[in-house]
Amino acid sequence: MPSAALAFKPTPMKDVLCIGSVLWDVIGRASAVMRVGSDVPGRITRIPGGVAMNIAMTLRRFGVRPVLLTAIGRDEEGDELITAAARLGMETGYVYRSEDLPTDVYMAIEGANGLIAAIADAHSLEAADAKILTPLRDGRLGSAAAPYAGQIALDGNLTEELLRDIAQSPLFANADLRVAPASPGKAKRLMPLLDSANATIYVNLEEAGLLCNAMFETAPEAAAALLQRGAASILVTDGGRAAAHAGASGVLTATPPEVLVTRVTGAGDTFMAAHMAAEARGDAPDVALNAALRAAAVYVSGDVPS
Ligand SMILES: Nc1ncnc2c1ncn2[C@@H]1O[C@H](COP(=O)(O)OP(=O)(O)O)[C@@H](O)[C@H]1O
Ligand SMILES: O=c1[nH]cc([C@@H]2O[C@H](COP(=O)(O)O)[C@@H](O)[C@H]2O)c(=O)[nH]1
Repeated sequence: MPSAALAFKPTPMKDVLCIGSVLWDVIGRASAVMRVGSDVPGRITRIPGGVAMNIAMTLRRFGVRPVLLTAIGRDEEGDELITAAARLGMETGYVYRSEDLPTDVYMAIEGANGLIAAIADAHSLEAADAKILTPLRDGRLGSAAAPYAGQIALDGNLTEELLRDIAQSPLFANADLRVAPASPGKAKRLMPLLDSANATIYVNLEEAGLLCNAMFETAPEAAAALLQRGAASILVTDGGRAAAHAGASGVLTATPPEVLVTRVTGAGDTFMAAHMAAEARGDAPDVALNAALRAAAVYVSGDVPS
């Protein structure tokens, strides 16, 4: 088992780099049951989204200043998104602003019967490729000689090739990488990071199964399987059922507190951000796992404003 994960010094929870998708979420919601071809009255909203942005917004609740590394167009939508991110307390000065790429968009339709369909258009992020990482190379946030040494939240919207480069790059060698998949459809993109000694991976039970090409009944079973496949530190959540953290000291399991659930969107991000904050302040693995479960339980029960 890689032992480098043990060598990490907890990073001060000041700045956390958030690398990945920052875009506009356009969400259509209707109270009717919907199916293919439905055309119903409802509400359409546009809010900042993308996995890296969602994690960044959640990290703000834990007293962190997120530093965004992403691609945003030099279009009107992009200017508005930068303004919104700055207003939310994020550092936007390192964002790659592209002259020719449009700002990315995610669009989802939700009916009374749940999510009907969604399309993630993250083509500009994919096209910008390694350009979004320039500040880690040119000395502003780090360089090959002095790589960035703090916590980095990385999302699986980047291309698998770029994620593979990140796994091998000296620019990330000293980072405390915290990785989350972008969607079940993109879960496999995380494969190149699975056995990185300095990566902690956060997945739910379904995503764990996709990474292993297997069906798991429980989070501890999934975490043990991912550990077998070389993961240095892996957290598997399973809604209201037991979550697990597999790492250097084996597989830890803990059960979320029982709460009345009023919302589930964002539960995984809250779990991840709370766990990052707990480990950054030096909590032991069992303490950090329970702190993350408590924070996520409070969130799903609706006691924390979104
Ligand atoms: N029904 C629930 N009761 C208590 N906690 C929950 C419930 N659903 C989710 N949570 C909390 O949120 C965490 C992440 O939820 P999960 O559904 O596994 O993630 P994701 O949102 O990524 O699918 C869980 O480990 C738990 O701490
Ligand atoms: O391929 C992707 N799908 C979804 C997202 C983001 O994930 C959130 C929706 O995910 P969920 O259905 O888990 O709530 C949205 O903010 C959306 O922008 C993304 O970045 N990339």
